[in-house]
Amino acid sequence: MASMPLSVPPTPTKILVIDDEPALRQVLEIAFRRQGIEVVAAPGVRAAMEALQQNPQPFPLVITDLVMPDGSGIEVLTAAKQRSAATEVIVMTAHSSVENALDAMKKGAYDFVGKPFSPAEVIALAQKALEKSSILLENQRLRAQISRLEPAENDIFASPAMGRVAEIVGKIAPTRTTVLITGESGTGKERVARALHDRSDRAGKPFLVVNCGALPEALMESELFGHEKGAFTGAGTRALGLFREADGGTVLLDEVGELPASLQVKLLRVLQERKVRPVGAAAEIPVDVRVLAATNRDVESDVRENKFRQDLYYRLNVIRIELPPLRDRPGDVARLAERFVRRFANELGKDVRGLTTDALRALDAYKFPGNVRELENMMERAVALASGPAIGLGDLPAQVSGLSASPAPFLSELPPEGCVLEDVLGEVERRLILQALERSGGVRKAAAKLLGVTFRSLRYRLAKHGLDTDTADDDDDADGSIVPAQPTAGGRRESSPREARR
Ligand SMILES: Nc1ncnc2c1ncn2[C@@H]1O[C@H](COP(=O)(O)OP(=O)(O)OP(=O)(O)O)[C@@H](O)[C@H]1O
Repeated sequence: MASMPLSVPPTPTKILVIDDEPALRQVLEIAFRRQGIEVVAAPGVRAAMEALQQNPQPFPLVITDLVMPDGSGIEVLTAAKQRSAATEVIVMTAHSSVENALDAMKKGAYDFVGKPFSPAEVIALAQKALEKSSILLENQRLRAQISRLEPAENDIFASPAMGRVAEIVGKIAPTRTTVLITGESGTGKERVARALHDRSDRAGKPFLVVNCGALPEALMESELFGHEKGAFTGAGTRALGLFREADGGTVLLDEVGELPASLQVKLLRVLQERKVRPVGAAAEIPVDVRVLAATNRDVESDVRENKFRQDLYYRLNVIRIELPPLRDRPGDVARLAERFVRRFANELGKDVRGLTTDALRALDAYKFPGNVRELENMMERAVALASGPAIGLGDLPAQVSGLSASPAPFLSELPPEGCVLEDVLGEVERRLILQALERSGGVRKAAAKLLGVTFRSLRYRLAKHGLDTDTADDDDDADGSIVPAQPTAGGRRESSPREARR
């Protein structure tokens, strides 16, 4: 693994001062610089709006005149608060416009100062506003930390293999380091990216995901970097693009291996310079975005075959998180399955509380080519189908349970196209028999009793559904040691799902 820069150098406090009088701007600039506070000075509303948009971090404090030739300080106040609720705004006003100042207070200004004022007065007020802003920021950070304790987050890292992933996530989440997350489809790459974002001080900011292979090259460029009005046919309005929309937050470039070559160069520039150039724009615009990338491709071989730029690969691969496939995460399948069952039971309003041992064993033996996503979908279906308090073998798909595929769907309502009644009833019978066998621990006499049929009748029905055991097993009925057979779709018996699949 590459070395990881774990700390970000502290940046000096930077505030925005807006006034159309150059002398006043200069006085404040000098006074604040003496306090170690950097000032971005703007002569009017338009310049202020640009500064608010383009500064990589939101300003903790904005000091603005109220009445300016090109607009009102209230517009600046609204835009600043929209960018970050932690930005405090002080308005400067002539005595004649105190009413306006009170209006600004109602709209969220921290305080106002009447002109003329002494720089010391403004600085004293600014210090208090900056303190409040830093408390608000700290609150945002704490809220992000609390959200990390939510169970949905914790369960990502249940198995030992994922414990190692958790350790890396914990270490690098608070940094700005670029991370490449690799793993088969459905292993949880996006979830890990989300955890990195949620555990950083960017948590209150956007987390945006783009699938790099989803759009044609020209559209993808504008999707990522934005465009100016009229930059190309159809560009009726200006678009910020993903990087600027996520300003202050995190961008996940999903399927980064699919990014067209021309855009790979542009992405490299974003990573190196932290600037984007929208399509049709003359100048580059600074952005403050943490870049995470994910792929299920073998990027190293793409680099060797010159399909992926080596320099970009190095930039993205500063830290690498490799997610193991679900089949290599012992313990996770059961834990995740139980968790999904509880979740879907809740969502679907069903009284299903867990899985039978047989069902868990079958899940454990299955290879899950679609990883966690496949397990999640499987559990949703199983909960929807389940008629008892636990998910049994019969509720799992045939490829997992080893039981023959259903000849007919389970129906509770007649579909518009009609149905074959015999088949539907047969399916209901098959499921009830499997459940009875499960509940009776495989003892057929007890299962027959549960179903209100004779042993002979049950044996006939087992044979009909291809669920019969060897005749030799019949002798064992009395001591209850028979395990339901696991026939294949063709009715052949297999020893057990685990053996059959390993
Ligand atoms: N540890 C986990 N706990 C709960 N749900 C999970 C976990 N890991 C993944 N999932 C769920 O599995 C599904 C797939 O996860 P995700 O989209 O993160 O995978 P991915 O690797 O990004 O997939 P792809 O490569 O196809 O984009 C999601 O619905 C996600 O919520």
